Amino acid sequence: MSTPNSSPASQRSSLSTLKGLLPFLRPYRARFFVAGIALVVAACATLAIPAAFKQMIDMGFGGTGDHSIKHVDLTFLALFGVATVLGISTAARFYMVSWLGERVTADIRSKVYSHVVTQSPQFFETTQTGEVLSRLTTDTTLIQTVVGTSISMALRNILLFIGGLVMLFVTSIKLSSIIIVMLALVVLPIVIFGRKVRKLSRDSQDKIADASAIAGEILNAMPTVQAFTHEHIEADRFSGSVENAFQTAMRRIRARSLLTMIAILLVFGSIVFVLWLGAHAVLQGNMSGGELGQFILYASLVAGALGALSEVMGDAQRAAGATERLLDLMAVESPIQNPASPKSLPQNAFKIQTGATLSLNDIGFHYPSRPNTQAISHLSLQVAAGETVAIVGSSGAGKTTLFQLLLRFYDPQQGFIELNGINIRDLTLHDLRDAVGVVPQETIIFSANAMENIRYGRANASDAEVIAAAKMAAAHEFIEKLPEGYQSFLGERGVRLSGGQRQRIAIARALLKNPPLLLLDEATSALDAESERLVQGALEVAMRDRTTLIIAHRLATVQRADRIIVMDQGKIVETGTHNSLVEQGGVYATLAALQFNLHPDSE
Ligand SMILES: Nc1ncnc2c1ncn2[C@@H]1O[C@H](COP(=O)(O)OP(=O)(O)OP(=O)(O)O)[C@@H](O)[C@H]1O
Repeated sequence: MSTPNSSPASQRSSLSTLKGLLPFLRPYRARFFVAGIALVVAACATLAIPAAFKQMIDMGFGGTGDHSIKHVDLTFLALFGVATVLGISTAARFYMVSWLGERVTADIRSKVYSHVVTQSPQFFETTQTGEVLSRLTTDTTLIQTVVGTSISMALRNILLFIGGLVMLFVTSIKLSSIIIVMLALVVLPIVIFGRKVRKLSRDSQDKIADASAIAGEILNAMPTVQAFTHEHIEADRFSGSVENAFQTAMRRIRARSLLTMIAILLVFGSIVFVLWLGAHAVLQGNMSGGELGQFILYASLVAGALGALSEVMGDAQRAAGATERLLDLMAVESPIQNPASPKSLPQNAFKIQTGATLSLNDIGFHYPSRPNTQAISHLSLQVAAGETVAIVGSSGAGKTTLFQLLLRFYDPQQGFIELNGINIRDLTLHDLRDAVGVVPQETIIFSANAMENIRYGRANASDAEVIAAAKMAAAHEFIEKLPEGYQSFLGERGVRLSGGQRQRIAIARALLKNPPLLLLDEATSALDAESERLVQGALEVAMRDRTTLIIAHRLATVQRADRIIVMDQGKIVETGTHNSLVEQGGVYATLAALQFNLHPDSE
């Protein structure tokens, strides 16, 4: 649930935050100008209608004979003319202003999204995805209301209010003075009560959002819900939340009914009262019938404008809050930045297909959220081109953290990392990450078909290249057996694939990318002997002719690696081959005894 509104004290400053929208509006100045002209024309036409009515009543109904019929005809014609102008200019204003609202919102959405997707993982640790989504949808919609409706409503009603007021005084100073007092007495309570109703309606929207949040969470976890036979509990929880929304809606509906009654009574009561005064003025000959009619019409225009302005203020305030939050989001700078003058990775270094060299020099790192815990400390490691280094260590030793540093998701506080002799901070993020392939433990499958999922490795790869990569990754066979082969939709988050199949898709992706440095996080969970053999085979193909760091969980991988490094509490504690490390009888020997004995079928 978003908690947008600021305290009354900050509301003044928050209205001025709407200025932050100016850069988004500036490109469309010309359209604003056209909309402004249409708006002024429409307001003038509206203000002309009561005057035309007066003409019609006084000259038409007041006079007699041919002259009066002709006059009535002319007046009606003029009235129709005014209506035509009003119709055209209102439509033009609506079109222009709505276009602006939609356009500006689309621009803001794209800009915010592009900004968010370049943020480092640190940002996503502190900001929830739901919050970003709500800013992209709810907050931008509020801004759309302001740009697409409120600004023009405000301008139109200010014009109508001022014009109507002037015309009221021109018509009758005495009645105008009375009606000003009446308006204040009548409109103020309606406005205040109206605010309350709007707040209630916001509450009821929040309650509905709560209910859908519950539904969203549960629908994503159906297997767990059903396995624990919680269907009824969840259904009841949702019903409770829907019921809550209904009760809140009822409060709003009751308040709204009351408001309608009061508004009608007060507005019509005061109109009747002024009409009564006016009727007396007409009877006494102080005023013509037409003037009275004109007066009443202007009075209702002024009252309507005032009511509309108060609504617009509410919208503007909410949009100001939304703008503030979006601008805050845009102001967040990712701590991981491209260098000012990047160096480029020598392309030919990779053509020989021996992989990249990697050098970690006295790295010290703690996660920004845990300044007192070193995740990596004084770690140095040199990896030769084409070498395969297995990283083993207990859970929490810092293996995954090392990968995050290599990809520059975080920068180490101490030491530096070099890829092919170039400090990775001197490379653009694009060049660095282009040179690195990652096969994570948990494969992310996008809701697309198999072909597109593998193509994620290299967007411009041809179908034939995708299929070749799938073959190398031992994924071709199972993909072919899917109902529509490579065109089969893999389901949201890949729910239609097994763990081993998902991994092979991930390996195919990495092979398609063909990077000189490969980072593999080997998964052990949920693989039967056959899929383990297939995944193992695929990994071996992937490691060929490139430099590989692999977080190893299987004895087979560890044994085949050129070198094993053992990590503990962010440090490298042992280095060597399987046999030498077992002989040493240190950390590795204990780990191996614990971990790898679980795999008697491994070599
Ligand atoms: N985003 C994070 N913010 C703060 N601390 C983190 C973060 N990610 C990991 N850590 C901490 O850093 C330490 C190293 O974690 P890391 O994920 O690198 O371990 P690992 O060796 O890969 O473990 P595993 O084998 O269980 O995946 C752990 O103590 C962990 O709690």
